[in-house]
Amino acid sequence: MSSANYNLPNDWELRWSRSRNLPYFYNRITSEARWQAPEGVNPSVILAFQKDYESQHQHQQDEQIGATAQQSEGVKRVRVSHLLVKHSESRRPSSWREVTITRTKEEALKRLEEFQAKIKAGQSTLAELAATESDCSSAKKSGDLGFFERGQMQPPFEKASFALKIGEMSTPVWTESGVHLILRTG
Ligand SMILES: O=C(N[C@H](Cc1nc2ccccc2[nH]1)C(=O)O)c1cc2ccccc2s1
Repeated sequence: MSSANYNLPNDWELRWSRSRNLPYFYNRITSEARWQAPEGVNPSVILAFQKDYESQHQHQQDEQIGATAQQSEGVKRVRVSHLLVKHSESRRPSSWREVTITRTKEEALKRLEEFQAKIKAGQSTLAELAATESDCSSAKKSGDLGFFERGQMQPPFEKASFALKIGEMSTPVWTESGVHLILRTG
């Protein structure tokens, strides 16, 4: 942003300090920077420069405020894929894989931890394993549940999902349906 039209003495110009969000004077020859106006300069130019700068950058400030607000009010919805292993005490101890699921909770966790180890070792992806091993009907979509907001999924599943960063996988999460591995994808 040129400060040419503030008729400053020869080598001085006005610049904007992003760190302090304030205008300052810069001498092109000596590279000196100072907050206060050089001798003979009317301090009112500072206000004129600040007004011009802010009106030219209002859209940037609006965007910045918008972005900050979005972060501060938190994530509204997330997208995850998951791999579910049911057990005999699951809310619905049946799935597309097995008409009647008889494994115990301990056996379900052991099975899920074997999948977790494969994923962490890079031998398989959660999507690949969910497609063949998950006891949720979302297996048909490689475990993808799509986007959901708070209040739509069982609380432990929601809590774990909203705590994940995109690309991050949970540790085993227990719900009434069984035990899950959750990968946040969006
Ligand atoms: O509740 C479902 N499936 C249940 C098992 C189950 N229980 C869950 C609990 C939390 C998150 C996903 C879950 N899946 C079943 O098949 O017995 C859902 C299947 C699908 C498929 C596509 C998108 C959403 C969903 S939610």
